[in-house]
Amino acid sequence: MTSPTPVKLAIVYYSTYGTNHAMAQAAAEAAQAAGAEVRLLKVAETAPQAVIDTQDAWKAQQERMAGVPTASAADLEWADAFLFSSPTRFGGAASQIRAYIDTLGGLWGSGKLANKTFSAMTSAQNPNGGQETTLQTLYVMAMHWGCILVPPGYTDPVIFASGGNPYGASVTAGGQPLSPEDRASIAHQARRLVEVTQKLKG
Ligand SMILES: Cc1cc2nc3c(=O)[nH]c(=O)nc-3n(C[C@H](O)[C@H](O)[C@H](O)COP(=O)(O)O)c2cc1C
Repeated sequence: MTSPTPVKLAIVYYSTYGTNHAMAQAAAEAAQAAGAEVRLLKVAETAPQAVIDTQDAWKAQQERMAGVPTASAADLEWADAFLFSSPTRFGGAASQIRAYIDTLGGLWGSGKLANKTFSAMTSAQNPNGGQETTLQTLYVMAMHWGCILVPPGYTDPVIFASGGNPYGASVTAGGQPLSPEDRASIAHQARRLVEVTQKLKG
């Protein structure tokens, strides 16, 4: 009996201040522990450097992410599963994530995004600051791609302990480290994505 081919997971995120970076890292650790081959990828920054330089916290985060590879279309072609993580911006995903998405028409047109699994995470400053709409718009996009959606739902008690959002991990951001509950819910979502994808791969 041969062991199954590992799930290839692309974790694609944007982060101005570090929350989604930490979320993506926590997801990567859990997915690797579940046996996945993981690419942890930031999307390209689109804000002018002159604007970033006016905010110490933004600039510092940019420096912390300097060694993280930038996501390309080829990364999504490689992957069996996608996990996206974006800050909530006025109730939707950050424009940097949207800019990346807008480069994927060719991949979509050749059917290379279809039948892959998709899950999404977000953070917002307020507990009800638009996390659900951000996640919904990312899932709508994934439906256009023909992906198989793998939200966490209420499949584990950790979801209730971390704010109870069945659409995806939703951190209330304030510059503090991730809480143990948030970490547990992110890990559960990442593991579930790997496990469901593994079942689909056979
Ligand atoms: C332009 C802009 C719009 C934002 N819109 C919202 C919002 O609608 N609701 C909210 O709760 N927080 C909002 N925030 C706060 C971000 O969600 C918060 O900074 C982000 O979740 C932190 O994630 P990061 O550390 O990965 O950048 C906004 C922030 C910016 C800069």
